[in-house]
Amino acid sequence: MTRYISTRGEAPVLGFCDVMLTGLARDGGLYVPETWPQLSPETIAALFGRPYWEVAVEIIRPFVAGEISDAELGRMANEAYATFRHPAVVPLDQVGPNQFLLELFHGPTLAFKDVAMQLISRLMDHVLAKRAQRTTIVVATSGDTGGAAVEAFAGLDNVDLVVLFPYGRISEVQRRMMTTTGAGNVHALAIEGTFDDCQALVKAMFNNHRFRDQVALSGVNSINWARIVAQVVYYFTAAVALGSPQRTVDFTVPTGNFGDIFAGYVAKRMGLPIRWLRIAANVNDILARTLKTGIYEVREVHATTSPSMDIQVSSNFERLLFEASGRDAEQVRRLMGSLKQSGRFVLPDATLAAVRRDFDAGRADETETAAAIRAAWREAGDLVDPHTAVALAVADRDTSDSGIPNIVLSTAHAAKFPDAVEAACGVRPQLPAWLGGLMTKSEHMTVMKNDSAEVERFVLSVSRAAKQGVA
Ligand SMILES: Cc1ncc(COP(=O)(O)O)c(C=O)c1O
Ligand SMILES: N[C@@H](CCOP(=O)(O)O)C(=O)O
Repeated sequence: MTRYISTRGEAPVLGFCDVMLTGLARDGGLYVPETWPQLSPETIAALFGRPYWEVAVEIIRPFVAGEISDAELGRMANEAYATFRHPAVVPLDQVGPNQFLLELFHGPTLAFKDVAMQLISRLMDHVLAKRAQRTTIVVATSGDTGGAAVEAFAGLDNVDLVVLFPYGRISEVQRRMMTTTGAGNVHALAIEGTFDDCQALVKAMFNNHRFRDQVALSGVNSINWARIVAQVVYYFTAAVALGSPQRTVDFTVPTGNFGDIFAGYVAKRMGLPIRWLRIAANVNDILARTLKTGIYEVREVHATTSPSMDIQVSSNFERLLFEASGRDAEQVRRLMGSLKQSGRFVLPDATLAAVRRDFDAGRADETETAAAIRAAWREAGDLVDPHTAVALAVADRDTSDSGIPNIVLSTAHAAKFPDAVEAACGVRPQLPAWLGGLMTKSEHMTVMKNDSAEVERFVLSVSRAAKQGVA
């Protein structure tokens, strides 16, 4: 069985299923596998041309070994990726001599979050049914995670889902994906605050051990290891399609909570030849500043046309700090303590140097983002969403060895952000016909203050796990 340890070194060591149901470790840290599985070049080469769900089994197998059989994993992966509207699941498009767009938005909510969420809802349902357990999932979203979670978990018997989103700071399509489901086990909370406030509320619930046990709390943000592992798969399919393991590639990733790009780092640790993992940020550029200066410093969040990246506290950066420090949990605890106390920390030189060996970073402001949307439309007839546009703007500045293909992750469909796309290029992207009813369905949500006690009371009131005293 693969064992998982916390980045803060003070939580129980767990297996995959417990890690998935636990979400955040009990010491406030994030789980990572005790060792990184390695794939040989032959194994990587043999992924070429195989259906996406089969590749998912190959990549995820070592992380769930001893707990979920190949047959069970295969059935769930097959079902999960059958919900995608493209036969390749995540097609790769060439958009320049050496530039490729990896389209991750063909799932049910038109965002890359579906890739992981469709699989982990099945994995969780499977494990909960086997254990005769219920859980209460609380998720913080800056727009896309919430919709994907609602779509994936709506109607599941053993799960109650509470979604916290920043009131007035997401697009209408994103909001409606969370508020129109009608499922009795889904509850949308519009919090008067930012995404960082929502994420802090979720973490506070996890760190309140009495409460977390009472509601059998779980989370499906990328603090949950299961989210990361499911996202590792498309780094392999994309790179192998371009000739890996014989060929080295770069990835440019629109980044907020650092989950997606950390999945790329995991792929690299497993043996995929990646040169740069390039962080692309909007004006909320805490990570780009950190790579430049070595100082991680929280500033005020600015609302942008790429709202899903309007984030300052980038949760998964903690997983990278753990790795880059040589798995020094004491150092991670110190840095996270400093962040909590003063809103900043300074990376030790060796840790910063290790981060810089794998990662590069850039930012695009609103003007540059709009220009990238316009350029994609004029030059290639592609409508790209603002998050993808941030990454294209950053990627286009790259002047390094052009012999290495650069794969830009296209993380959302343009129609999720029609106002921003239309303002930039004059064309209004349309939702696919199968989502046609979304804009006229009635909405259900509760607006709530950024108040931990009030949110906990709400979660308790809807948690069937708490009512049944399962925990
Ligand atoms: C469309 C889109 N792009 C990029 C991101 C950033 O991804 P991550 O938070 O994994 O860094 C998000 C939010 O997660 C998103 O919804
Ligand atoms: N951008 C995200 C923020 C939460 O990220 P997650 O990957 O940790 O769930 C969103 O769209 O909600």
